[in-house]
Amino acid sequence: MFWDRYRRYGSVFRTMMLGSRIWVVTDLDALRGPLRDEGAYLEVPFPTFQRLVAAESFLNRPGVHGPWRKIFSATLAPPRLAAMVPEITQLMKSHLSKWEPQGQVAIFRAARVMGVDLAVDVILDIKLSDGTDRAWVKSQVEDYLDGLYGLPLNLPGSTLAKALAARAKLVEVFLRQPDVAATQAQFVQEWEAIGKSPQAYAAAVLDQHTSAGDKAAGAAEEAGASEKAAAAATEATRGSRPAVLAPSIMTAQLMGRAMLKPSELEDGAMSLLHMLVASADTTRFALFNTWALLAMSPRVQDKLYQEQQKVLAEYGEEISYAATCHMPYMDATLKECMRLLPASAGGIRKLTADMQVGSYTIPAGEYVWYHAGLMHYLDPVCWDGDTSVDVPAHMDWQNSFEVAFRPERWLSEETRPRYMFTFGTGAHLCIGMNLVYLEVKLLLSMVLRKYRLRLRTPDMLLRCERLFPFFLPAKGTDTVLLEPR
Ligand code: HEM
Repeated sequence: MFWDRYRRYGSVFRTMMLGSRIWVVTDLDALRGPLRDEGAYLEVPFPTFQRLVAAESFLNRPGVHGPWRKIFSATLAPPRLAAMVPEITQLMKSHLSKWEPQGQVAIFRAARVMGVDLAVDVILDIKLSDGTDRAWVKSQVEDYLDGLYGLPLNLPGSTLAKALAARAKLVEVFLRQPDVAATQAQFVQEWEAIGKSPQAYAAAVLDQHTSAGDKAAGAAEEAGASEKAAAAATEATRGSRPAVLAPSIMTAQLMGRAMLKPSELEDGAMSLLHMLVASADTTRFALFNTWALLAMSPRVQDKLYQEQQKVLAEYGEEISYAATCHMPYMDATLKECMRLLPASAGGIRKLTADMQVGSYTIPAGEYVWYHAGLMHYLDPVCWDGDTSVDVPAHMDWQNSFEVAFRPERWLSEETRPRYMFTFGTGAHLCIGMNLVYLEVKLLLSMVLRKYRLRLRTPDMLLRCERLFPFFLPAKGTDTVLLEPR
C-alpha cells in the first residue's frame, strides 16, 4: 500500500496511521540498530491499542526480554508443537464438520472464529472451572480484539467502549479461575526463592524443559511415534521430578510482568489477555489470506493435492506432526501466501536516539515502521529495482496473479526470496511463527485432500473495503466453495 510513496520519496517517508505519525523506513542498514533494540524500543503507538493492552511493556526492560523469550520459545519447541497436533486437529475437524454440509464457508468470519478458538482452547488452554460459559467468554474476546485498532472514542456503543467493558469482564472471569490463581501463587513463591532474577528463573525453566522428558518426546516423535505418545513421554518424565517452574506462556508472561512491579493476581489474567492479542487475529489473517489466495489458484491446489497423496501413502490418514514436516510444496505455498499478502504489517519502534537514513535524520521520540508488505516489494531477488512500473510483477496479484503467486520461487536457491518480514525480524522475531504454519498446514491438508476451493466472488480481494490494519472483504463476498474432488 506504500509502493507509490516509496517511488516518490525513496527509503524514508512520513505517514499518519490511526492518528499517529510514523516514519516508514525501508533502509535495512538504518534499521539494523532499532531491530536489535539499540536506540529504539518496541511500542505500538495507536491510542486504542495502548489503552487496551498496556502502557508499559517488559519487552523493553534490559535483561528481561532475553530470558522471557527463552521461556516462551521453549513452550513452542517442536516436541510441544507435536503434542498440540491432536487437539488442533480435533478443533479444526469440528469447524470443518459445520462447513461441509453447506458445501461452502464464509471464510472471513470462519477464520476469526477459528483464530479465537485456537487461541483460547489450544494456545492458552484456558480452563473455565467455575462453569463460566465458554462461548460467552469467546464473544467477549472478540469484542476486546475489535477495539484494538478502532477509533479512540470511548462513547457508548463504540468499539473502544465495548472493548474496555469486555476487558474488564474477561479479567474478572480469569481471576476467578483456580488455575490462574494457583499458577500466580506458585510463581510468586518460586520467583522469590530464585532471588527475582530473570536469568536464573529462565535457566531453571529451561533446565526442566530440556529434560529427559522432552528429549524422549522429541526422539519418539522423530521415530514416527504418535503425538500422544510423545506428549505422554514428556509428562511421564516430568511427573517423576519435583514440580518446579513448568515452562508455559503464562509463566513467561508472569515473569516479565514481575519485572515491572510486584506480581499481583491480576497479572495472571492480563498475561492471558496479552497473548490473545498476539495470537488470535494474527492467526485469523494467516488463515484468511491463505485461503483467499489458494481459492484463486486451481494450479497450486492441484500440486498440493498431489503432494498430499504422497504424504497420505507414507504417513497414513491421520496427519501427524512428522507428516507436516514432509510437505515441501505446502511449506513453499504458505511462505508465498505470507509474502504476497502478509498477515501482519511488520513492526514499529520508538526511537530513543536520532536515526540516520541516508541524508535524513529522524529525531529521537519519533516512531519508525518496517512495513512487511512494502519490504516484500523490494526483495533483492524478486525485484530488479525498476520503480517505473505501477506494481512489480512479483507483487502484482491484482493484474497478473499467476506470475505473482508462485510457490515454486521458494524451492530453488536462485529464486528464493530474501525478504520475509511478515513475522518480523531481529530481536523480536515472532515466537508463534512455527505454530501458525503448523495450524494452517493441518487445516489445508485436511481440506485439500477432499475438496477444491473456489471463491464465489472471484474478485473478492480486489473488492475489499479496507486494507489496513487488515483485509476487510465487502459484505457477502467472502464465500469459499468446497467442491468435492
Ligand atoms: C500469522 C500469524 C502471526 C503473525 C503474522 C505474527 C507476526 C508477528 C510480528 C510481525 C512480530 C514482530 C513485531 C515487531 O517486530 O514489532 C511478532 C512478535 C511476536 N509474536 Fe507473532 N505473529 C503471529 C502469530 C503469533 C502467535 C500464534 C503467537 C503466540 C503463540 C505469537 C506470539 C508473538 C510474540 C510473543 C511476539 C513478540 C516476540 C518478542 O518480542 O520477542 N505470534 N509476531
